[in-house]
Amino acid sequence: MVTRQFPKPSELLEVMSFKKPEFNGKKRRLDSALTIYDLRTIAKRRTPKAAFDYTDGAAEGELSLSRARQAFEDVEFHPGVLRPAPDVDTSVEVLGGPSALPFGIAPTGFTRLMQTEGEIAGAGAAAAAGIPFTLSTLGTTTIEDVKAANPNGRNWFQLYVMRDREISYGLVKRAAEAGFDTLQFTVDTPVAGARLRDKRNGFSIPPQLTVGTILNAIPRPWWWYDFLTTPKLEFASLATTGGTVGELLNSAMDPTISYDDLAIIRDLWPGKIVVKGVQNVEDSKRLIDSGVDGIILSNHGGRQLDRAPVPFHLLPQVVREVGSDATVMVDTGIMNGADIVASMALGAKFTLIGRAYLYGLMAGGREGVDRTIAILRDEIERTMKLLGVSTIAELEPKHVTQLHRLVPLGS
Ligand SMILES: Cc1cc2nc3c(=O)[nH]c(=O)nc-3n(C[C@H](O)[C@H](O)[C@H](O)COP(=O)(O)O)c2cc1C
Repeated sequence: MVTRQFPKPSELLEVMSFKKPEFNGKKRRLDSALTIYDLRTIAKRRTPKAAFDYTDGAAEGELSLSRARQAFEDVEFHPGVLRPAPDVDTSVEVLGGPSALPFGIAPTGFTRLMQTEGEIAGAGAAAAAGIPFTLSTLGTTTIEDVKAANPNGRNWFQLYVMRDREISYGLVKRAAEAGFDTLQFTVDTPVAGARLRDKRNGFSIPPQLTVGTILNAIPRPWWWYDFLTTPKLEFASLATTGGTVGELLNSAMDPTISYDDLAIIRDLWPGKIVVKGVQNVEDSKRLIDSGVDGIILSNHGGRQLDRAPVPFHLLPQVVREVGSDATVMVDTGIMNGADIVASMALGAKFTLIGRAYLYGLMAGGREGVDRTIAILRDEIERTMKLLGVSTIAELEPKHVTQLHRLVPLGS
């Protein structure tokens, strides 16, 4: 039998300690996000459908992206016990310089569309966190303005080699002059992937007003206020001809780029050069043998070839074949710091985040990107402590099993 008593006022008072209310709406909103998926939910609520879908979407049936995310969820970690790791050091050296965390910000095109602060928010947040920021050829902020937002930190430039080679070479020179230390040469975009959401939404650059967009704008006045009261949304380094991003990519990109272009860029670029969008062992070996400083295993966040290999699945085999000294990096599908820990354990030297950064940006501009980085940092530190490792270098393949759902027939 439970014996009951009359509640004592002193005990009642103890449980009635109310939290101080947070009057800053943005801070309240961002603090409520505990995961990158929470930031995505906020982003979706605050951003017009066409802009959100441009960011969130991938190519065709979006299978490359969902498989890449699934592959990270299918990780099994193997912790060691009674190995105290009260403090963890998350810093790494990559491509000749430091990063306070084992990830950097991936290049994304048309970033001020997501939220007006765009690349400035990304570069500023990267500077504050001590991680590299990558500016896209299709960026909406100039090379020089990114440098001003991250004057002492590491800036990387992503290059598309375009039909008009001189435009690409001009950008390479400007990025070098501005002190960017690494060039990412993207090679997975001979033509644009079929981004069906953009087609269905009638999304074009520059954005056009239709009855649909106006109706969709009603619950999202802040985005439209920003859009209408800040400098015109346009590519900082490319002339805009109109059309969807896919149409624009197809008119600007050259489907014939080859190793010859890599050699020319290598000669023009004084810093480190990495090839982004590598998707098999053979290419990885050839590129590392040809003397590039690193490769990024990536399928462009699933935005190019659908049903492409999952970059995280390729990682162990590629590292085995090219050697553990080569700088092999990975992106696509990272939504949790534990995904980054798993990648580092399987031999990646670094990782990149695309949408995770953009969801933060859409959820709250610069502070939203800070929140993205804080969430990932927390997850990385906690996962390392739970695994019983104190430094990134201590992470090893033995800490991770990749469970496979989709296994090739006959294996
Ligand atoms: C909205 C958006 C725009 C992108 N633009 C570019 C780009 O201009 N150049 C490029 O090399 N990759 C681009 N990417 C690919 C990213 O650099 C990165 O490979 C990808 O986002 C990683 O996957 P994740 O979004 O799952 O992290 C873009 C990705 C997104 C989501």
